[in-house]
Amino acid sequence: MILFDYMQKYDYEQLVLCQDKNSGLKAIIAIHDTTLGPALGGTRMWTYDSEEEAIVDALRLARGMTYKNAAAGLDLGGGKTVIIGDPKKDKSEEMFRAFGRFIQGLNGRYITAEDVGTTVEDMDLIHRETLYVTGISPAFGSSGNPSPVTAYGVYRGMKAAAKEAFGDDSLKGKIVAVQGVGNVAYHLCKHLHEEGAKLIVTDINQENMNRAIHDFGAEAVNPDKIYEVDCDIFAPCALGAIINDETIGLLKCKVVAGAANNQLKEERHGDILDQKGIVYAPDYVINSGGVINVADELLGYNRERAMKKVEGIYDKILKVFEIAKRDGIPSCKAADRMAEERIESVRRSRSMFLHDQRSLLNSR
Ligand SMILES: NC(=O)c1ccc[n+]([C@@H]2O[C@H](COP(=O)([O-])OP(=O)(O)OC[C@H]3O[C@@H](n4cnc5c(N)ncnc54)[C@H](O)[C@@H]3O)[C@@H](O)[C@H]2O)c1
Ligand SMILES: CC(C)C[C@H](N)C(=O)O
Repeated sequence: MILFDYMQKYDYEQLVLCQDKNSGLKAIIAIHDTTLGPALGGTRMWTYDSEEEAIVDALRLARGMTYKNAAAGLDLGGGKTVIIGDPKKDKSEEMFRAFGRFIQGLNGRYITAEDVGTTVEDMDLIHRETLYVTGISPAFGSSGNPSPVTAYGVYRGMKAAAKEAFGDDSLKGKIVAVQGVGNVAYHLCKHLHEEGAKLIVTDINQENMNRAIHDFGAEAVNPDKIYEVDCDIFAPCALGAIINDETIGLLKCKVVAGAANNQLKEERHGDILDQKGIVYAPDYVINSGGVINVADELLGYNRERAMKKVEGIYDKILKVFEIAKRDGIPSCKAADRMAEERIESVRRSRSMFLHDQRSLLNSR
């Protein structure tokens, strides 16, 4: 892989490799775009097959955060970290503290939070070394685990997508097929169950699946069968790239709306969903509740204010559909347009001269 070519292609600002022999830390911080503000994005801990795979993941996820934060209306750019390692075996206090010091060294250009494989406890360790971390414990007056809030945002966005597909946003009696019932989807299922939706779930983790069956009377299917079940709404809440050439022809749903990042394997799969008449709620818009919540910490966390913004995901999703209709494009492209237009307009408005510390006027 030719790194600078790839970075130029998608206009990345910075890629940082962090190594600490003492703790075994191997982290990659990718900063995509800071036009709107400091890059905020979570830290993923995962056992990658190769260093290249880890770097590509960090870069891809960082760019996704630029779009997510822009679409969410936050004054934040996009970045992400991946730590190479097994979250079940390789974590230690010294590893997260070393990582915290690397973040501090970036002097606020990057702010972290939770992602797959990291927890509130890990963020608290990072916090011992840097202020540039969010999603830390409520004991510090912070927002804690973002997953329940992400779930609420997905629920709101799913209702908006239902309105678009069925003319009514009620989920009562709707059959929702949920792929992966982990941290986010458990709470999503709770909202859906309370509204009277019928749940079909799958997970490779039997314990998580049993919890959904027991708590919400969900029906269970094998992981490879979830795409083809008869349902109104398919909610991908596990992995990325699950809308692909193999799965897209199997879908019987009218709506795809779920928490997973990077659901479309390639952009063209968004076009195909559109051609098939399936309403797609773009992943980074519908799952932005977590980042909206942690970002509120930067203002001095206020749960009520954060939840109000998360509720607004309903209108954001409707706005995406409106742009899609206005411009005759699929919803995934409409979401990109909405995010890109915001970044560009802020870039333009910031071109006005402001006297800062490095201004020539300082020598007067
Ligand atoms: N946690 C958040 O606040 C947040 C915010 C935005 C986006 N997301 C995204 O949402 C998704 C879920 O996040 P989470 O925090 O709930 O993660 P999680 O690890 O708690 O849950 C994922 C679940 O999916 C299951 N799973 C994995 N592979 C599967 C497969 N092949 N088939 C069926 N199930 C499978 C896992 O066993 C697990 O139960 C991820 O893609 C994440 O990036 C999460
Ligand atoms: C900042 C985090 C809460 C972000 C979350 N992991 C996401 O992908 O949106």
